Amino acid sequence: MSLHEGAANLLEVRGLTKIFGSLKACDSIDLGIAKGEIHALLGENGAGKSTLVKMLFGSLEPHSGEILWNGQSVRITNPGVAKKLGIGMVFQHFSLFEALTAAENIALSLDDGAPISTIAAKARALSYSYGLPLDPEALVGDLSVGERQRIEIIRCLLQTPDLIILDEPTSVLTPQEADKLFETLERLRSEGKSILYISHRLEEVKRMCDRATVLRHGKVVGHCNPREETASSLARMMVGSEVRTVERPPAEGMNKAESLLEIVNLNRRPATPFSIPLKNINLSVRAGEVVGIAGVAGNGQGEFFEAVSGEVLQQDKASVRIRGKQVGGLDITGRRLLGAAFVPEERLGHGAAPRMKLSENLLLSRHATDGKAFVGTAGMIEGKAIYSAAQRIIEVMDVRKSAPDPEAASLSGGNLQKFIVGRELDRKPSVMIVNQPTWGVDAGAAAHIRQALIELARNGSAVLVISQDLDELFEISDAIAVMHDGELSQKLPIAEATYEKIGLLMGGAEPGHAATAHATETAEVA
Ligand SMILES: Nc1ncnc2c1ncn2[C@@H]1O[C@H](COP(=O)(O)OP(=O)(O)OP(=O)(O)O)[C@@H](O)[C@H]1O
Repeated sequence: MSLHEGAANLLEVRGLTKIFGSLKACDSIDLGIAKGEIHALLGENGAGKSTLVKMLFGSLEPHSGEILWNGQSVRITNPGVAKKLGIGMVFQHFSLFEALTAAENIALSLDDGAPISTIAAKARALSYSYGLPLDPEALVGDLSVGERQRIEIIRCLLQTPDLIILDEPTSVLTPQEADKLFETLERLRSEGKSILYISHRLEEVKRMCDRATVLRHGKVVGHCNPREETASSLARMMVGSEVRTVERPPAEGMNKAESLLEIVNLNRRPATPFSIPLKNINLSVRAGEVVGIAGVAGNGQGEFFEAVSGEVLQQDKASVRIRGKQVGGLDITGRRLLGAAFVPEERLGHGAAPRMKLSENLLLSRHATDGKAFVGTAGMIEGKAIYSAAQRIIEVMDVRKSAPDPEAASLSGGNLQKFIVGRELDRKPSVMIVNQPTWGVDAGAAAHIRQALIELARNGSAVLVISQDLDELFEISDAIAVMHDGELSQKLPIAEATYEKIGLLMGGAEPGHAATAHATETAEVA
């Protein structure tokens, strides 16, 4: 018997059910969370994890079932009730106002009338004491997703909850930030707090969690002690079958292939006091090649994506070249028309319009480039053609959903990401630039997306992947460059890259130092 099996449950759930249309997103779920445990909630994309925790936080009302808090039956009709009971939540999709500062956002949810300066001071002190430093005066709109998540975590901790629900907290954090978060969670556990932890990163579940409950298609399919499992046995439990491994076939003759994406002396002044200037960036991505960009969040990756995608134009037209054409002055549509495709970091609002159907989202992003495929002879939009293109993407990417053509916002996070990546892959772009391709995506679906990116490259496209997930970059890249403080290192062929070397560059080491570290490491191995 594990330590927590006999302990009193802080929260207990009996037969909890939620139905959307004809879909039972949660189907008679039983779950117990003991005091002072970190309990993992596992399941593939669309398994029902977010739906379950939204019912626990009062953002969704169950159709049936019961929730017990400290042994008492409770009705959690809204988040205010949850907070009063002592349930705090860190959401997967951010719920912060971009035009407000971190402190103002926190003040809004605390709702205790304290002056903003007091709240800012408290937030700063708490963030430093838990090793997740934040600047309360910073405008949220200027922060990276990793930094925004830190605000969400601190906002939750300021409410001193007994149960903290974290929905994929590390998917946007760097390894170092994630380590800090783990220390924070261990400290909270030692203070007697309970944590319900949703993550697709099975290694961290093994490292952190005392127990796990596994959901599949809305039902509980198993409980386990993650420490006694392997990452692949956990993945098998979630998916119900073996998870495929990603294969990166050798890129034949790539060194002689044409450079389809070139960045030449790219500079960008900071648009706001909080954004990072880009300093003389040079990079080329050849046909057939996958290049990864590693880096700690907030080192200019967002500014770089904006400049390369055309969300922000460059005065120096020659600083971005797609298939040999100088495109610095072209907007995103102009660059798409040359065969480029872009997947931004934020999927809701930026990658997809939340309240539009998947087929409408497809039309929105592709009308300029593929308009002819969707417009009939009389100039009318061909609903059927758009619908069937959306269905093709849904099928290829195995997007799980509750209706044939649902609104983007109703998809689970990972399923929406699969749709957005699939929508761009479907155009067979000659240049593909993706920022965080598998953020919040389960192990099986992440392997699917990564394999698709490699295949796109091997079929002759240039693929550039910006990611905070080093394992991902090592799995798919032919070369990795590191972004630090707005500067990009030279790209290292994957055969020469090591975690240590990349880690040092991410921390700001001079390339010479990283090379020395590599030489020392090689010597030690020899
Ligand atoms: N508001 C909604 N309307 C209709 N269907 C919904 C709604 N919210 C969720 N669903 C559906 O319920 C199912 C479960 O979704 P949920 O977000 O709970 O999955 P998840 O396990 O959290 O997935 P992920 O790991 O991708 O976040 C999915 O098929 C989803 O499309």
